[in-house]
Amino acid sequence: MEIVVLGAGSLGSLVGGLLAGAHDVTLVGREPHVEAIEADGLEIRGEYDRRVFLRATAEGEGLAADCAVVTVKSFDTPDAAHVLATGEYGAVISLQNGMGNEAVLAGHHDTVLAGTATYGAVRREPGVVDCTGRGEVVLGAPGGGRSSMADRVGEAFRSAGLETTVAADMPRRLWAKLAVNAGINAVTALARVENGAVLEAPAEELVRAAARETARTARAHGVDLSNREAIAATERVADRTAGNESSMRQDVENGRQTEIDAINGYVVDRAEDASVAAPTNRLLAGVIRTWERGRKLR
Ligand SMILES: NC(=O)c1ccc[n+]([C@@H]2O[C@H](COP(=O)([O-])OP(=O)(O)OC[C@H]3O[C@@H](n4cnc5c(N)ncnc54)[C@H](O)[C@@H]3O)[C@@H](O)[C@H]2O)c1
Ligand SMILES: CC(C)(CO)[C@@H](O)C(=O)[O-]
Repeated sequence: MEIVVLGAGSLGSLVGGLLAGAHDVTLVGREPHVEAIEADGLEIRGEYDRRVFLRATAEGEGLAADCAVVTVKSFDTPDAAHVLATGEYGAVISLQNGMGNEAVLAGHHDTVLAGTATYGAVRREPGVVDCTGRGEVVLGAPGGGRSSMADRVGEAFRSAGLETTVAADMPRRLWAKLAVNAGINAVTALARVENGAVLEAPAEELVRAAARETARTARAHGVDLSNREAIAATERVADRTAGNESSMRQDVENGRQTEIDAINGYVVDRAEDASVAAPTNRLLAGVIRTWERGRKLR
């Protein structure tokens, strides 16, 4: 399969590098990363130890492929959608965190798939990505149900050795992942703690409240996610990634824009639409946004 990965940062480089084992992959990213990959290939470290030779470019316009995999941060999705609209793709799939990405992409593309990824990736230096944890990709039709394109893309991912599930209940899975991120990310970013700290008092209570509000909001929008499932998923991920720094903590520590609008901010907006209370998500979003506005972001 021909695959374009738009957003060759941490996750995009890892996923694209692994997909290149079985497919014709082009990474679209920024200099100097793409130049290093063009010159010496992509080095994958950590859980994998391999050097992969694949195309990399900083010019994403006008490309064509069976599938485009979107791995930019959620605040860059509108720009990514415009870039992809200049090319030809059989399907566009988001593997991003946060919510709303598929809706933005669907404004420009007929066939959009939703996805979640629990692989851990950190781009260490130009041409080098570290896999900090093997995980899973789950993908499917954004509105739920079966999709022959999702089956095709899922098979392509699997044939490259990525652990992949094709799911018919993506709305539920996306909201469950949202609860995990709404619970863990802002609290660990604000308190500068590793993910495991949210399993203990006093963070535990905050994190459970954020996950519970997310589940309540999901149900108000017709998605069957219980409070118990949302809290259990959040605690399971915090336990499994106990020693990790969440992406939002890394963003805050590096003075970078966060994905708060697509995570706690999204919960607040959708809760408001449905007249559901989401005070913990509102507080967490408010404090992170205050930090973003008060800093000169990179
Ligand atoms: N890193 C992880 O382990 C991980 C795991 C699961 C999910 N995610 C999610 O995946 C998404 C990406 O995360 P990341 O950590 O890889 O971020 P990142 O910042 O490392 O990578 C995104 C890259 O996309 C590039 N980019 C943005 N717009 C572009 C454009 N128009 N053309 C070319 N390049 C462009 C950026 O310069 C950046 O290098 C986020 O939504 C994140 O939450 C990340
Ligand atoms: C699951 C998660 C919170 C683990 O660190 C990750 O999605 C992140 O850091 O955003």
